[in-house]
Amino acid sequence: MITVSHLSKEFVSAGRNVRALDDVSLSVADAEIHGIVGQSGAGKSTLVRCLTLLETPSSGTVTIDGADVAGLSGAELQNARRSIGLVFQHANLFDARTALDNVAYPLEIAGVKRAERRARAAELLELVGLKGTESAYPAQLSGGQKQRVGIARALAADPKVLLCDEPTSALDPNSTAEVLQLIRDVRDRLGLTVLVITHEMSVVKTLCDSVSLLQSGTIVETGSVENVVAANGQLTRQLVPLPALALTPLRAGETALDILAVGEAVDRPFVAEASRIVGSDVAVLAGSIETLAGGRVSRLRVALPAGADVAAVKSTLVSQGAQVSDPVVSEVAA
Ligand SMILES: Nc1ncnc2c1ncn2[C@@H]1O[C@H](COP(=O)(O)OP(=O)(O)OP(=O)(O)O)[C@@H](O)[C@H]1O
Repeated sequence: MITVSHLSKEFVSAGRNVRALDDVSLSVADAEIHGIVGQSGAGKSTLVRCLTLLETPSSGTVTIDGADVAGLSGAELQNARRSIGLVFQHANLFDARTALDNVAYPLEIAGVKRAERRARAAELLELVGLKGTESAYPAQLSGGQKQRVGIARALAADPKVLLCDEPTSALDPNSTAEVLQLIRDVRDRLGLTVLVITHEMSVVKTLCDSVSLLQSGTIVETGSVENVVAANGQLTRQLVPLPALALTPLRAGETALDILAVGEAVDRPFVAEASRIVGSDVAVLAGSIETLAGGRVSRLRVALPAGADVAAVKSTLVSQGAQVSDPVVSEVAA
């Protein structure tokens, strides 16, 4: 449904070329919810602007619902824009319009008759769980309710794709949970394809089917949430973080190992097994267990005592379904 192919975008800034996107390729299937995560400056906004046709790519193509949108102009461009519903960090509602009139606004612009657009807007408010607030003004609504109105408005023109740019960054935890649930419901009911730009891993955990990590304009990890977690890369560490506690420092000669297990492997007694191999107790320094994409994932950091046969521990645990890696230096320092 959304296909980005070899997309690059270069800016010239102060006489210098800045490659904001560098050969980005991405495919999001129908009715899938895909998250794009990345640090500030990674290129997320530039990608959104290319997808919403506000920016012309330097090279590459963006295909939405089978149509290559890059070369469109005039009425075709307007139609393509209408096929993308946009949800932003702040709902940006018109303060002087009621909730109903805010939702009806895109239909007004599209020339839909008053009675018809009001009926459609009322339907959409009901869809987002706001029946009864038709005549409320934004100032009378909570942050979460305003975002729901924003989502209803994004759905007014019957888009095929919903593009959400940091949709919950300005919300409290309860409203965040409600809005994420709503985006899922809307996808389930309307079959929309959803792209979510976020810096919050909790959004990926609760909302996304698949995810890409954007770094310096390049996608460095991508796939279903299940697969990227099992790949034991940067996203795994961000999605299954070790608790933010001061890790017990290693004693002289000890070796730290990270043990990742996904699915049924979570139930295996890796620490007991490691203790058996080294012939003495293995200390757990930190650990966490998460449910992600419907399956369990565990991550343990253990300390093997001085003199332990580290290679034997690693290969045995791997043969029992764990992935074993050396701790990432930046995490150890943290
Ligand atoms: N119009 C522009 N002119 C010059 N450079 C730009 C322009 N827009 C973006 N850039 C540069 O492109 C890179 C990617 O920026 P972008 O805003 O897409 O990142 P981002 O991931 O959205 O960051 P943030 O989360 O802070 O918004 C940055 O180095 C930025 O300085």
